[in-house]
Amino acid sequence: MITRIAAHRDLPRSLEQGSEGPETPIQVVLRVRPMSAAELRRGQQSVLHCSGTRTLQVSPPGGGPEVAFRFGAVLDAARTQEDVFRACGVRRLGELALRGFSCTVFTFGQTGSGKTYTLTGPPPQGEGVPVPPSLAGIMQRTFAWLLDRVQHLGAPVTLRASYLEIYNEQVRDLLSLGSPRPLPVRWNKTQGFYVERLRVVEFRSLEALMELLQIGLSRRRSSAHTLNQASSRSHALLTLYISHQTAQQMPPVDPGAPPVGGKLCFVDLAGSEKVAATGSRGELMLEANSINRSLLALGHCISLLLDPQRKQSHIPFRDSKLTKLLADSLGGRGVTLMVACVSPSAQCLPETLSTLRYASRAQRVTTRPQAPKSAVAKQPQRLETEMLQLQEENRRLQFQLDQMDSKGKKRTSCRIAKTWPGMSSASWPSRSMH
Ligand SMILES: Nc1ncnc2c1ncn2[C@@H]1O[C@H](COP(=O)(O)OP(=O)(O)OP(=O)(O)O)[C@@H](O)[C@H]1O
Repeated sequence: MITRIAAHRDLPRSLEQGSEGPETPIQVVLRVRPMSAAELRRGQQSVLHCSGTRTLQVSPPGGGPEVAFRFGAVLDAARTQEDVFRACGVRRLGELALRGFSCTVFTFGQTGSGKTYTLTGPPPQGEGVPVPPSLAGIMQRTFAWLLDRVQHLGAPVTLRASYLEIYNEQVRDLLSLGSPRPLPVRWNKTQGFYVERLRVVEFRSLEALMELLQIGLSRRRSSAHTLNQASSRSHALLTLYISHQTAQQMPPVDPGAPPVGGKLCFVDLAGSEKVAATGSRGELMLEANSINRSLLALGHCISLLLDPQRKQSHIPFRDSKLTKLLADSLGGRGVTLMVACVSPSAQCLPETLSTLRYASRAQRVTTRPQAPKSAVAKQPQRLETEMLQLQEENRRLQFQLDQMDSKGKKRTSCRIAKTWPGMSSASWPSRSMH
């Protein structure tokens, strides 16, 4: 059985307390992928063992001392995509985004550790060969949940999406109408850093959103190297913007800036790589250097955020496009979840330890979540708090029911499959826990 992380469970109530929210740590979930066929062929040993639901034990080959790391949740190689989605508590983030908060889910780990698989599932195995719904990633599952949730909200909501990649330190619009041109990153007081002239597309159905995802995935740069046949060569950010039509929205301060309102951003970071291990040469090596540099800048910001002497204004977010665009998620007013991905193989141990240390540091970083001052945020607080508490209670009961009642999973699959045509209820992932 796995536990859901306490991910922001008490946030709604605590966020009601003031104009600026309480300090909230970045939540970290760790996912260990299964051994790959190549690793098994080479007879590589697994050096990672999950102990309980929150601790990962690392046993170095040759009998060195064991090291343990503790995270919000630790998911071993047997966990399904649905287990991961549930354990991450992404629905909770979705609820906060619906209330105007800015929420981010980002994956982190070395190349080939399963970041893209976790967010969007595996690539299709061939032209016209659909990926089984049971392998859909966190993003597709969140999309299905969000569209269903909005449909039952009873209040008109406008949903929009943007999708960009940072490739060799240039921002490219993955949804641009023509061929993508580099876009500038700007800053203003209300929105912080944002990408100017980024195409933001309104969508009204799950199918339309899935199409935008497919367009972006097909345009994102990827290449093959020794450790991954389909390695992402860029950081990709898909953002969902949620605005309540009844609320009096603040117009964007700068023309060309993204809409104001709730946000849910999914960030698939490119993986750190040792070029000696991946065999990258030429263009691949330039890409790898750019990826490593931006991840280093991110790690530097995380380390400085942990220094209590350091004032927020001194964090060098301006050092890379990635840190600019993640500034609010890491040190600002956002609510953030990091999914750290690792390989169990002994050969990857140095990179795995580096990911584990990076993730351990990240979970000590805190933000101060705050919804923008819109009419939504000014609605009568008591009623809204009560409604959220009831919804949370409802979800908790539903979760318990799912575990107790084996029929529950069939019922739920049917409901979700209806919102995602092309997915039969039989093929929709099981919701049972292991
Ligand atoms: N949990 C998993 N179960 C089964 N296969 C997985 C899992 N995680 C990853 N894989 C497989 O491992 C390979 C590498 O995964 P993926 O491309 O997601 O890695 P990545 O961390 O995004 O790499 P990169 O940083 O190079 O883009 C893929 O073939 C993927 O299908």
